[in-house]
Amino acid sequence: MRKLFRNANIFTPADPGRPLAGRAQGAIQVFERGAMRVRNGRIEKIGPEADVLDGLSPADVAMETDCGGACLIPGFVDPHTHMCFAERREAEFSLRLAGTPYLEILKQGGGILSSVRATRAASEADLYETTRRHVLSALRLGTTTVEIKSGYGLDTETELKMLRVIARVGRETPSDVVPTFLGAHAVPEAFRDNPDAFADLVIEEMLPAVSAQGIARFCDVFCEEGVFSVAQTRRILAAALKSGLGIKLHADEVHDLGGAGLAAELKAISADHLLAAGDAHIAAMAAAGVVANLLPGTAYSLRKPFARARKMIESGLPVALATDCNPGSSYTESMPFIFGLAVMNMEMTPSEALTAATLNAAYAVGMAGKTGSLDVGKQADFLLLDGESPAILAYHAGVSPVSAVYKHGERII
Ligand SMILES: N=CN[C@@H](CCC(=O)O)C(=O)O
Repeated sequence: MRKLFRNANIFTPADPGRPLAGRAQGAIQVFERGAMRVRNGRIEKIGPEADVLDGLSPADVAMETDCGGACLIPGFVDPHTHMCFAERREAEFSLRLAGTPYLEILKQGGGILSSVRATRAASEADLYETTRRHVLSALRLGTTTVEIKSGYGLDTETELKMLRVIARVGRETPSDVVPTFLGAHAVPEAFRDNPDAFADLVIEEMLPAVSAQGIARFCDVFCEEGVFSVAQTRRILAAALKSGLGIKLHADEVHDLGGAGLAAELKAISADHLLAAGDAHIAAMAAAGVVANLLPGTAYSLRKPFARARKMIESGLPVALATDCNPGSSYTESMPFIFGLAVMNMEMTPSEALTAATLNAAYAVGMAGKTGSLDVGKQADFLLLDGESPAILAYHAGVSPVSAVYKHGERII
């Protein structure tokens, strides 16, 4: 039996089978007074209401929803988060506000390393509860698919604990959860003088354990000055590829180290952050088809210049948006907030931001076959917004205009 959603203003990117780049990034389909038919949780037909209703007898429809002229968009895909962590770092936020740089705090054993201490000490049950709370909060804000990284363990036991928690949250919440192994998120204190030996441990012990258990889809590395060099990142990601994982990296977040160039060289699925990425590396990523996964919550929280989204879009690079939800450099699970930052601070149009937060984000985590746009055959993951168009997400600032969230055609919020 079918469900029918009618009397909606529908805005969605159309999926051509690859991430949308350049002008196509802002080419949104609009169906004013549109409708959508859903069968077994998947989209059966979408378009102007008259077309969707054509040939449909009332007996074929189990449930009909009049959307009251609301704006209907795909559910958000959040393609970069660290939502699995044990404790917040509010004192560190105050330190940063008072002027201590993010990487300096890490160098002194705080930042990511303080989350590592807390996450190692946390029970699996407590870690599950905290992670689940973040995922449910994101769902209320319209995120129907979320990527979550490990990376606060930095030892095999805790990395596996985090990945088990992430898998359980995927099973036990309505959200689709994409797990990423980030064993190389920082150099643990015990390896401070020998980061190469830690890279060896990631390659020789952690990666085999993670791939044997089949609990991660991607491997990520924090490629940054004072963290992992381009050479170490290349080694780890090459090993990840051999063990069957997809690859992505934290690239050029603070310094233009060459992470974006490496992403192009290795044809990573995405390169994330890119606040400091140089022009040549942007061009190389565009040529290699890497998604630029931009995280404006980090620029906001670190008080850094935003990533050059306009330059990237004009260079033909597909841009995605993510929250980077983590206890340090971007503590938000709100894609509406990220959408607002992208439009107001990164010169993206609302249509470009919509593609970035849905279809291109789905491509950045290998989920575009299932979700990210309202194409026939995809999961009916969608939102109703209290507004006339997706621009409401930037216009009505500081609140969420998401009034309903549907996953597989079921209303969950
Ligand atoms: N920069 C590295 N990793 C995270 C921050 C993690 C943290 O500070 O806890 C990020 O993507 O921003």
